[in-house]
Amino acid sequence: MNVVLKFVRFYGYRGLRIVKGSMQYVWDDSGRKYLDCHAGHGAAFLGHSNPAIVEAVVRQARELVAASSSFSTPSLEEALTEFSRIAPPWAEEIVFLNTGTEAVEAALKAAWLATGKRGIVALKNSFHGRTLASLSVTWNPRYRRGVPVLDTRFLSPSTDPGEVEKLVPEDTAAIIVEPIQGEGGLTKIYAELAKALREAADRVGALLIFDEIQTGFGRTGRVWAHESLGVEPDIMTAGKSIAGGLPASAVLSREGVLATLASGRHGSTHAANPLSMAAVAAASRFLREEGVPDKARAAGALLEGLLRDRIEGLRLVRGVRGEGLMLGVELRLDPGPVLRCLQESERVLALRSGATVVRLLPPYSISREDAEMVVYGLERCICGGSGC
Ligand SMILES: Cc1ncc(COP(=O)(O)O)c(C=O)c1O
Repeated sequence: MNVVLKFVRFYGYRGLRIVKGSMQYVWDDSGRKYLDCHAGHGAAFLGHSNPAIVEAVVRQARELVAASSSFSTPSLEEALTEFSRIAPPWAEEIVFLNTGTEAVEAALKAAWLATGKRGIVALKNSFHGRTLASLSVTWNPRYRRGVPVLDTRFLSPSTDPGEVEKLVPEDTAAIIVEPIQGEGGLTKIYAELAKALREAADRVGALLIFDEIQTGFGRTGRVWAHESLGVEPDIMTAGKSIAGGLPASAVLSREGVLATLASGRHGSTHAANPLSMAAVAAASRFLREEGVPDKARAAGALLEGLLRDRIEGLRLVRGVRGEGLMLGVELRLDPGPVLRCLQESERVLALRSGATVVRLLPPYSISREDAEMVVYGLERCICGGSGC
């Protein structure tokens, strides 16, 4: 007799069975259509079942699905060519992995090996993943409880840049930050703090890591969000949408950093597998040829403008934050009921960030009507019975 296995959900169940997706929309099993500003935690930024990605993946699936990166494959070569065209100018090395947390693990390991030091510095409210090293630099005590994480020094995102020098110890191997804190309330790191962290890293010989897993790949209106900071890191992580929704992540570094992971110092069975690499190649080409960052910037400006006009002034709203199509509405109440109302009454899927923020991570392709649907829906859901 078969056992009945109970699926353990990592995330709270949203009570919806999604059966189909097309660009910014998904459909449930009774045919109801939703505007998807959750987008699989942001993985579908290029749209659900984007035809350019689907075609590349189907073609690849017919040719070759599994091969270790001990071997060359055309899809790995193509992924390298296409990703090089959108990579930041300071990057010289790359590894591919499967998930965001794996990319952060590899980035930290490379920093330890390249510097010979142990210490790590991160920011309060950070989120970098939930495996051991990445959890160690994730701030939320609720995620860390009961797990023997590594020692991390957490600095406030509002630290005075003049204080940073004192707060970064000599034994620091890595300083890791998100350009905009995706899970921690959409707080943007300010340029002076980024510069001070860069200087502190240089002073003690640590490596600066920008985690662009959520901010990267066009979402903020630039290919990489850190372009707006005027500061270059030594290592960058990318993930979520870089394979158009399939699992793939990447770490990029200056010369000699990721090289420490070669020849058995790191590994992952599915890393750089042909199917994901075909998807990375197609997604990177699509991003560049379709001008996705520019489109995200324009759509983001429209959505943000509407949020500022209609939502920001509401009594129950503290403010609107974010950049491009990574936007948040900070409420004076728990976002849970608002998210439920959006899903059930307005057919808009969104997600939370931190304790009080409704986060919107829509695909780049959202239209003016979509933006209006989000904003009018939010207005009704926030005001609800209580009035605004
Ligand atoms: C900035 C950042 N880093 C790391 C991660 C972890 O990525 P994954 O869930 O793919 O492991 C996330 C996921 O939300 C993220 O936003």
